[in-house]
Amino acid sequence: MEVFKTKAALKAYLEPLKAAGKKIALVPTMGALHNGHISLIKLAQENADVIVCSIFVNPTQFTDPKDLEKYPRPIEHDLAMLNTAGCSAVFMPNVEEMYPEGAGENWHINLGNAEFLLEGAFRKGHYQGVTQIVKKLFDAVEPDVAMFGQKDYQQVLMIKNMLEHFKLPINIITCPIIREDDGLAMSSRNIHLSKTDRKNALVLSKSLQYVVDNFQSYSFDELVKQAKAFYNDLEGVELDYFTIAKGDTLQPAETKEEKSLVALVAAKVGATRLIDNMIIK
Ligand SMILES: Nc1ncnc2c1ncn2[C@@H]1O[C@H](COP(=O)(O)OP(=O)(O)OP(=O)(O)O)[C@@H](O)[C@H]1O
Ligand SMILES: CC(C)(CO)[C@@H](O)C(=O)[O-]
Ligand code: BAL
Repeated sequence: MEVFKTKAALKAYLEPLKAAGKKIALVPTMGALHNGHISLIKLAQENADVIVCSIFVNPTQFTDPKDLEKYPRPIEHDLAMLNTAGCSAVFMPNVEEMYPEGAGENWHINLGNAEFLLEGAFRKGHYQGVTQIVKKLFDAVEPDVAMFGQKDYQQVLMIKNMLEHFKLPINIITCPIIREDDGLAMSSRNIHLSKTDRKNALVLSKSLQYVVDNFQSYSFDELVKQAKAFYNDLEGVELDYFTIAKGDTLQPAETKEEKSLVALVAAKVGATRLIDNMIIK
């Protein structure tokens, strides 16, 4: 497995592979890898010949400086996991490499109304930062396909809108959420959960599953009310939102006949903010 820290070195590695007609996949991550990330690498291998995984903790998408500061960075462990998974190359630039003009560099694009909902409402400017770095990664790799996890459901929509904005010819593949045996969605931030937090964190997947299982039995308002009640007696758990939304716009769901519906949740469990979602249809 090759490891590159500069765009120039990565480009020199990719050029002959592209010239030989190899299909390139990009798997963007912020590191602290788990089996969710590895599932993206595996799906990438089914869709391309050369797999580039980027590891970069992007400062411009963090709205809480403490969250950025304590983001886990176990780089040796990450490289070992990627090597075992058969990843072709890792791109792990530093901040100066990605933001030569500094992280305050100008960036603003129209991502549509969904930018300001849910995660965008709780982490203002988050999706400008995400699309800013993903565009830079796309420019550095110029992949044929790029893999993203459904766990960050809204992120996938925003990236597709960014692609449309720049008319980039990249195929976005959304990968299913990989969960622990008890249902908790794998996440790099799970490492911060105390033993009690870890137990309490199950409320996210349990409340989502409840909505999926009982979708036909109650109105949306009633379902959301019942799902929110799961959080009532849990000390140390604070719900940011629980919603049933239209899958394409993230506007609140109106009718059960909608072609795509998704339940999404975000909650602070102890000091750790977690997100999760389940597609209803
Ligand atoms: N459990 C999972 N299953 C599938 N894909 C996942 C999972 N967790 C993360 N991903 C995807 O991996 C990519 C990189 O995510 P990232 O490095 O932010 O990891 P993360 O676990 O989501 O971390 P955190 O949620 O703590 O920021 C994203 O496209 C994300 O959606
Ligand atoms: C896509 C991403 C790597 C951009 O920093 C990040 O938001 C993530 O890990 O989901
Ligand atoms: N996986 C989403 C990256 C973030 O939380 O900033």
